Amino acid sequence: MPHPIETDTIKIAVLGAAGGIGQSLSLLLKTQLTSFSNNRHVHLALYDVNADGVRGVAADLSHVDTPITLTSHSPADSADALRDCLINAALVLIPAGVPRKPGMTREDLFAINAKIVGQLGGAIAQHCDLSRVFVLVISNPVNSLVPVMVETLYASAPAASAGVERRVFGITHLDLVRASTFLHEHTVNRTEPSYKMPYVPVIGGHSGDTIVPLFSLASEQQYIAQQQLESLVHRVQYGGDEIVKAKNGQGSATLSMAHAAFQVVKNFVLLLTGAADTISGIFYVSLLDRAGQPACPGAAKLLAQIDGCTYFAAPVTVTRSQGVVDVDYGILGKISTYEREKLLPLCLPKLKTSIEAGRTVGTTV
Ligand SMILES: NC(=O)C1=CN([C@@H]2O[C@H](COP(=O)(O)OP(=O)(O)OC[C@H]3O[C@@H](n4cnc5c(N)ncnc54)[C@H](O)[C@@H]3O)[C@@H](O)[C@H]2O)C=CC1
Ligand SMILES: O=C([O-])CC(=O)C(=O)O
Repeated sequence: MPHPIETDTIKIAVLGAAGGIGQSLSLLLKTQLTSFSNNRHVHLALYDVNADGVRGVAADLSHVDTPITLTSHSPADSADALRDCLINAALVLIPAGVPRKPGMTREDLFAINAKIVGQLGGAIAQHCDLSRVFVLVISNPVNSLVPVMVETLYASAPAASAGVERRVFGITHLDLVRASTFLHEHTVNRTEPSYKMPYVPVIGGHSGDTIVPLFSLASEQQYIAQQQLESLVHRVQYGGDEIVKAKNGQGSATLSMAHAAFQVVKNFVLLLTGAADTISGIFYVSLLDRAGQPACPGAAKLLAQIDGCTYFAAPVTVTRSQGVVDVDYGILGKISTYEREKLLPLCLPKLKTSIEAGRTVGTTV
């Protein structure tokens, strides 16, 4: 049964809610989101192809004492499950898909996860208001699946998808969380009560060399020898592998990812409730619109500095009505010579290949 959604309800759809990320993220949303919802009612619509899994998660979370309501949706329970989950959603979170096993790269997940994300994109085009919804893609490889999502929305809703690229976000925030954590671990005075966790921007993409941590722009500056800096950068770029190895076949990051996604979602909720007029953050977004023109004011200047990579994780400003309204192209003017001359040249060609793979699949959906 679809939940009766009040007009002032903020409905959040979680696609892949029975998975490792989906469960932990849904728990955070159910327990924590009331503090960010500005007295608006929040409804969580949980969807998964694992029917027992998602029914169980929804039943379990329904005993948690917060006013946030939940529904469970699975194709085994209803032919209209995806429609019922997506209809009237303001925010769609996508951790659906297969995670890595040891020895695999994120790119090895492309064939299977592109099918899943393409299918979900087709349903979003059909059931969501594309001028209103925000779509947050967590599934890997993010570098290719965001282009798959954008192209699928264009292809599935030719009349309604103008500007939709400004409402689709690849979630790379875990890279910033890792960079902050690893820099903190490296800091001598980190046990001082007044010590603040550093903010470290991370740009580019979300896989190996495409991840470009900018320790030169960290909020808490300290001397780091070049060799230590390079090992910090490497640890952020390959942090995902640490977890895949530790889990030894039982999947990849779920708890830290749920934490990272929650940080992002709570900002979007502030935007949706009107508590914030704009939000900013680093997201992997399209820099071109459907006609191949710069998608927002700073996009042309950013494209000129990144060898024409048409998707890039960069600091963006987002409004509720228009999605991405600006991208901070100036960030590349502030980075260190090492970041500009060593890290970016390794990122850009790999990112371009992944974008092209995603765009090609997305246009054939
Ligand atoms: N963006 C990022 O920083 C990160 C991304 N990930 C990615 O997130 C994805 C999910 O990871 P986990 O939650 O650990 O995997 P998981 O296997 O625990 O959960 C995935 C869930 O998706 C469901 N699913 C599969 N096909 C579906 C479909 N067509 N519709 C709806 N649900 C479907 C599965 O039944 C399962 O419950 C993976 O691709 C992983 O690589 C993981 C960590 C970080
Ligand atoms: O490494 C993986 O496959 C999962 C992921 O994206 C991450 O932990 O950053």
